[in-house]
Amino acid sequence: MPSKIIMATRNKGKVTELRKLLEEQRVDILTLADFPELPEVEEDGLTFADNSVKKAKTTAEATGFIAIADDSGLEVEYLKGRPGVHSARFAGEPADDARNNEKLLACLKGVPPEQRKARFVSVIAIAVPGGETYTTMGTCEGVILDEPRGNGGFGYDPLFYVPVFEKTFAELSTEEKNKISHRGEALRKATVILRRLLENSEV
Ligand SMILES: O=c1[nH]c(=O)c2ncn([C@@H]3O[C@H](COP(=O)(O)OP(=O)(O)OP(=O)(O)O)[C@@H](O)[C@H]3O)c2[nH]1
Ligand SMILES: [Mg+2]
Repeated sequence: MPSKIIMATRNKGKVTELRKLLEEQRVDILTLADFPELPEVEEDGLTFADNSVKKAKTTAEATGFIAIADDSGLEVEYLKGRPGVHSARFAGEPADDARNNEKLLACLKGVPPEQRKARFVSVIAIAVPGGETYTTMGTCEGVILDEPRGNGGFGYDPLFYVPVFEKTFAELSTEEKNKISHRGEALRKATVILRRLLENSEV
């Protein structure tokens, strides 16, 4: 049984969620924080899948480990799917959650609740060094509030309200968020593939 895989991300919020989801797999998990010398991958794809595959493949080839990447974002109906693949840098460079949330609220100022529907999307890519790349997807439906609620999570979590739970993502624990989130859904599907790869790999 191989011992190590790498998460191709620099986002600490994602690392916390992904580690929790992979807790039961008997595998050591490295992240890009363990490889500070690796350059940033430019996320210039038009889709979540393009970017996710690029991050996973680049990291697998650079490190020699099976790599898992997540590319994700928020699609707001009223904004015709924006910020979408540009969610991390919605308010410009450098990426900043607080400024992104302020911009989102400004874009939706005065828009009534029934027109504030949104969904999170996550595409997970698993890349085998010198081999195949696999992708899975997850989504989660919600509504954008007109002010933040809760202190957990990251990104737009305090504004993303899930009606069935009557809570924002930022009011849920990591376990609760993982049960219903876009990333949880995508990674549960990816885990089936990962287990098979790990059983057949020497890495
Ligand atoms: O409130 C949120 N709860 C979530 O669960 C969530 N998932 C994604 N996002 C947003 O979408 C961007 C992804 O962009 P992204 O996939 O390029 O990730 P990133 O640049 O942060 O890290 P990396 O994995 O690329 O290193 C993030 O920065 C966030 O703004 C989320 N916001
Ligand atoms: Mg990114």
